[in-house]
Amino acid sequence: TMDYSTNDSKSTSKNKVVAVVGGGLVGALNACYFAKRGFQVEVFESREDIRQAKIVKGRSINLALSHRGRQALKQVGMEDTIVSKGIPMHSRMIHSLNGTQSPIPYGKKGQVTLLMQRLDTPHSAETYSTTKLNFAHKLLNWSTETGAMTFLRADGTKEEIQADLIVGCDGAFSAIRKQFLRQSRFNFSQTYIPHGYLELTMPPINGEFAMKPNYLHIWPRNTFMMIALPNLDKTFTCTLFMPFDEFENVTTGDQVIEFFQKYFPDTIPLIGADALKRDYFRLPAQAMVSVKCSPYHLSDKCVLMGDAAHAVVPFYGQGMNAGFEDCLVFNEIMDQLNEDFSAVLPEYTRVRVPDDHAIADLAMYNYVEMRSHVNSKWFLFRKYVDNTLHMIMPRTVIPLYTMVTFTRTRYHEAVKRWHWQDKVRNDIVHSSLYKGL
Ligand SMILES: Cc1cc2nc3c(=O)[nH]c(=O)nc-3n(C[C@H](O)[C@H](O)[C@H](O)COP(=O)(O)OP(=O)(O)OC[C@H]3O[C@@H](n4cnc5c(N)ncnc54)[C@H](O)[C@@H]3O)c2cc1C
Ligand SMILES: NC(=O)C1=CN([C@@H]2O[C@H](COP(=O)(O)OP(=O)(O)OC[C@H]3O[C@@H](n4cnc5c(N)ncnc54)[C@H](OP(=O)(O)O)[C@@H]3O)[C@@H](O)[C@H]2O)C=CC1
Ligand SMILES: Nc1ccccc1C(=O)C[C@H](N)C(=O)O
Repeated sequence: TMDYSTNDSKSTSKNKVVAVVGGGLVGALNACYFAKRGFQVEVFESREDIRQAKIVKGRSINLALSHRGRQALKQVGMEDTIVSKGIPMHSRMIHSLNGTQSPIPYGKKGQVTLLMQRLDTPHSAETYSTTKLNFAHKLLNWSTETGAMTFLRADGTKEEIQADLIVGCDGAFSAIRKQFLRQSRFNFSQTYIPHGYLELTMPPINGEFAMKPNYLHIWPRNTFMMIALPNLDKTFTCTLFMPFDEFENVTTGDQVIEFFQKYFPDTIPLIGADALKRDYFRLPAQAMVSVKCSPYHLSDKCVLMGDAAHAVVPFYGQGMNAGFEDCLVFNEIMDQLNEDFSAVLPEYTRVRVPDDHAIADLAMYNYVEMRSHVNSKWFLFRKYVDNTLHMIMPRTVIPLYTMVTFTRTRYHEAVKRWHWQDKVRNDIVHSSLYKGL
């Protein structure tokens, strides 16, 4: 047994050990935050070090990074390296059935979301000498009484480890979270939506992007949609989101072509009919889950962050951003409460739960906006009115998308304001219509 914990309440961060379980996006960033504060950090990641791995598994390589994520990276000096490699996206590009394309800007000039590649993140934490990365360490179980964690190593042996604080960043199916389920008054819900997703690649044409690169391309077909996001290698990753029932109706190469002919005809020459027939069946459609829980902490011993605390459906492009903001909010509370875990952890739950639950709901809503509302003239008109009001009264009226993507307005406050603004705007529109009659 390796006992890293100090069991000494007076000890400072200098000799306290924080175990970060999960070396994904959020775990790696968290390791940097704790190391920067002077803690000894041990990261445990179930996968092997991808620098040594022969086959690198993983999906959805491109992720939309927006203001919240950038602010969190900035605090530990990681923003610039990532931003310099990102592709800015300033608008949606709507592809209608007849092939016309119409852009819808996300915000004002200069307000962009950056597309970054899913990083081989854990290594960013290695710049701190106080951080140790333990790859091929899969958490099997841990004890809420003693705090002892049991890890399975690649050679099949087990290792038991203790630390002063356990930070669960082990993703949507968190093993750390399993122990929370047995606690009294722990709330938990998990919902699979009836839609799945499938990824396809659109190659470059003569070494150039096949479509305009600085857009998030959408083919909104009301009950389902396809989107395309640009990659650094000039390919696009196209993602088809659709009910599983519909996926089951397409079982042969010819049916794939027929389906694309009917709904996304402009993409067939760009993806290539042969590639389409082949790649469509490469992987089965993947499920999407939304997980909400509360509280995020267990006494002064353990805290959940990132997807482990709140897996959201991907439609707002905020999952990683919310997880990064978790690290930033935790850090702000550590400043306020002098790193006293017994005060910091409950405060983190109090502050963060309403916001993460709000973005989970907004992410569900944005699917309907992307696949259906963007086809509606009434929606486009309302958006136009909101943008105009925002120009006239920039502080009073702020479009929802702007609050979520380009500010750090707390997610739950953004929702509240959105409902209020909706009402005010509808009142204005209706009374002007009335006056006009
Ligand atoms: C299709 C899709 C598109 C998305 N697009 C976006 C986007 O554009 N923008 C955005 O902000 N978000 C996006 N997201 C969400 C984003 O991927 C997640 O929110 C983000 O990966 C969460 O990071 P995390 O570190 O919490 O979890 P993960 O990235 O899942 O990392 C968890 C880590 O823990 C490790 N682990 C798991 N179990 C154990 C164990 N028992 N022991 C030890 N280690 C373990 C895993 O190997 C993994 O490395 C998207 C998600 C999907 C599915
Ligand atoms: N919100 C969502 O709908 C989704 C979110 N994501 C997020 O993106 C992250 C990265 O994606 P990716 O690299 O593709 O991760 P994976 O889907 O490959 O999952 C990572 C690990 O989670 C475990 N796992 C996967 N599916 C399940 C399941 N249904 N039930 C229990 N455990 C499961 C597996 O552990 P084991 O080795 O023990 O089997 C797997 O190794 C995910 O971890 C998640 O946080 C990913 C997909 C959907
Ligand atoms: N990254 C994503 C992955 C999957 C689905 C959507 C996104 C988005 O970013 C959507 C964007 N926020 C939009 O509203 O147009």
